[in-house]
Amino acid sequence: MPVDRDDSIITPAEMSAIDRDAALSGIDSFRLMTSAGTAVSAAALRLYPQALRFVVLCGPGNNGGDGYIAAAALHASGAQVAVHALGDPAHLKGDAARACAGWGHAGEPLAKYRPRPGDIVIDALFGAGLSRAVPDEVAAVMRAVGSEQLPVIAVDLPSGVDGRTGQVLGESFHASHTVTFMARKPGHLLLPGRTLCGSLEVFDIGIPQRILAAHTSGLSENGPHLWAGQAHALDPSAHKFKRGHLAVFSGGPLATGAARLSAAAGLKAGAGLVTLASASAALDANAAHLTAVMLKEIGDAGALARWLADKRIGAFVLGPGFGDLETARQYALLLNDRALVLDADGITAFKDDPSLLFEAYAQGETHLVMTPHDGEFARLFPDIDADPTLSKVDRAIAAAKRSHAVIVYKGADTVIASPDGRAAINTNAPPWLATAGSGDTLAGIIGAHLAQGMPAFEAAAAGVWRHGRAGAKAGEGLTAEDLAAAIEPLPA
Ligand SMILES: NC(=O)C1=CN([C@@H]2O[C@H](COP(=O)(O)OP(=O)(O)OC[C@H]3O[C@@H](n4cnc5c(N)ncnc54)[C@H](O)[C@@H]3O)[C@@H](O)[C@H]2O)[C@H](O)CC1
Ligand SMILES: [K+]
Repeated sequence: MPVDRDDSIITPAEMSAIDRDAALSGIDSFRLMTSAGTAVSAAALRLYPQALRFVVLCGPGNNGGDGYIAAAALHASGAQVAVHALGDPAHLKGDAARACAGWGHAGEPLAKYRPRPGDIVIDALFGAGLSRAVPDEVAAVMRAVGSEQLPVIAVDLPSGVDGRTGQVLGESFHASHTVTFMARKPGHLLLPGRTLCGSLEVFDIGIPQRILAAHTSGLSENGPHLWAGQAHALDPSAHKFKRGHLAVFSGGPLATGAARLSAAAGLKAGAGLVTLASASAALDANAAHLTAVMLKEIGDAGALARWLADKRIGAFVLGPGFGDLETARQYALLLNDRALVLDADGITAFKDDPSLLFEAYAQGETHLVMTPHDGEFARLFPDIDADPTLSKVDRAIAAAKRSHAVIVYKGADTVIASPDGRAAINTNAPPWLATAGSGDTLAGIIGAHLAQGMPAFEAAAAGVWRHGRAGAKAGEGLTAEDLAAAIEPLPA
C-alpha cells in the first residue's frame, strides 16, 4: 500500500530492496553515497559554524562510506577534520572503499580518539546495517563523547540504534542531530530511538519516487493523511442522530469517573449523543454529575440485549473503571456485531481466554478497537509480547491480525495497527499526557469516531492524534478534564 511520501516510514529491509532496485535501474550508487555524505557535511557546517574540529568516526560499511565523503567535503570547505576508523580501512569494499580513497588521508584508529572541547563528532560507525550489540571499543568511545557532552551528528541513525525497532543494541550515541536519507525508519520514531536521534532531517539523495513507492508498506507516521476524506462524518451541522450515538458503560458506585471522562470526551469529539449505561447502584452518582450526557440503567446482560434493539447506537466504550470482569466479558460478547472500543478492565476481562474475544469479533469489517498499554497488551498477547525480535510495530500488527481488531498499543510512541497490515506511529503526544484519566479520554474520542461511522483504523488513528493535540493544547500540568475540553475539531 503506497502511502504519502512525507509520512511514509521505510524499514531498513525495505531500504535495502530500494537500494538494490535503484542499482538495477542504472542509478549510480556512489552518487547516492556522495549525496548522502555531502548532506551530512552541509548539516554540520550549518549547525556548528563555530566548530574547532569535526571528528568523523567511520565504520566498516557504507555508513562509514558516507562518513568519508562528509570528511572530504568538510575538509574542502576549509574546516579542521580528523577521521578515526573502526577496523582496517583497507578492508572496506565497494563504494565505501572508493569514498575512503577519495578522502585520501591516513586515518587514525577509533580507539585513539580522545574527545576534546570544541569537537563536533560525526557518527558514521553503523547505520542500517547494525546487526548486533556494538563492540566494547565503540561503547567506550560513546561513553567518552557523552561524558564530554560533545555534539554528535548521526549519519542515518545514531550508531547502536536499531533502525527497525528503535531499540539500543548494547550502547548508542545520543545525537543532537540525525541526517537520514529518503524516508524515516521505524527506529527514528519508536522509543528510545526517537529521543536518541535529536533533531531529524530527511534528505533526498535522489532515489526516484517510483522505486520508493514500490517498496513502501502500509507504515506511516500518524497524521491527517490517514483519515483525509473521513472528517466530513464529524460535520457539526448534521442532526444529532446523524452525528452518531455513543454509549459508554459506567463502573460501580465508587468508580464512575472514568466512564464519565470517556463520555465527556466522546461528546466533545463530535458524537451527537452520548449515553452512559450504568447499573442501578451507580445511577445516583452518575446522575449527580451529568448534564449533556444522558443516563440509562443497564444492570445485566439481559437489559443490555434489550437495549441493543436500538440500532441507532453506533458505538460503545467498555472498560474504563468498569471493575466487574465477568460482566465485562458478557457485555463484550453481546456487543460483537457492534462497533466497540475495549479498554482497561474490558481487555483484562479476557486474559484467561483471549481467543473467546477474538473469535467473537472475527466476522465482517473490523469493528473492534482495543487500546492496551504495555501490561494489558502482555495479558492478551503474552507470546507476542515475549518475542524479543519484534518491534513495537511488529507486535501491534501481529496482535491486530490475531484479534481481528485495530490495536492501539499505547505509550509515548503509541502504535495503531490494523488486521490488514496498515500501521501508524504516533509522535504528537507530550509527556504530560500520561496522567490519570488520559486513556479514558482517548477511548471516548475513538468511540465518537466509530459512532459516526468512521472505519476502525481511521477512527483509532484520528483519535490518538486528536488526543495528542489536545494534550499539547492543554499544556503541562493538565488533568483529564482539561484534556477533554481541549479537544479540537478534526481537520478535514
Ligand atoms: N539508500 C540509502 O539510504 C543509502 C545509504 N547509504 C548508507 O549505507 C548505510 C548502510 O550501509 P551498510 O553497509 O549496509 O551497513 P552499515 O554501514 O550500517 O554497517 C554494516 C557493517 O557493519 C558490520 N556490523 C554490523 N553490526 C556490527 C556490530 N555490532 N559490530 C561490528 N560490526 C558490525 C556489518 O557486518 C557490516 O560490515 C546506511 O545506513 C547509509 O548510511 C549509502 O550511502 C547509499 C545510499
Ligand atoms: K551512524
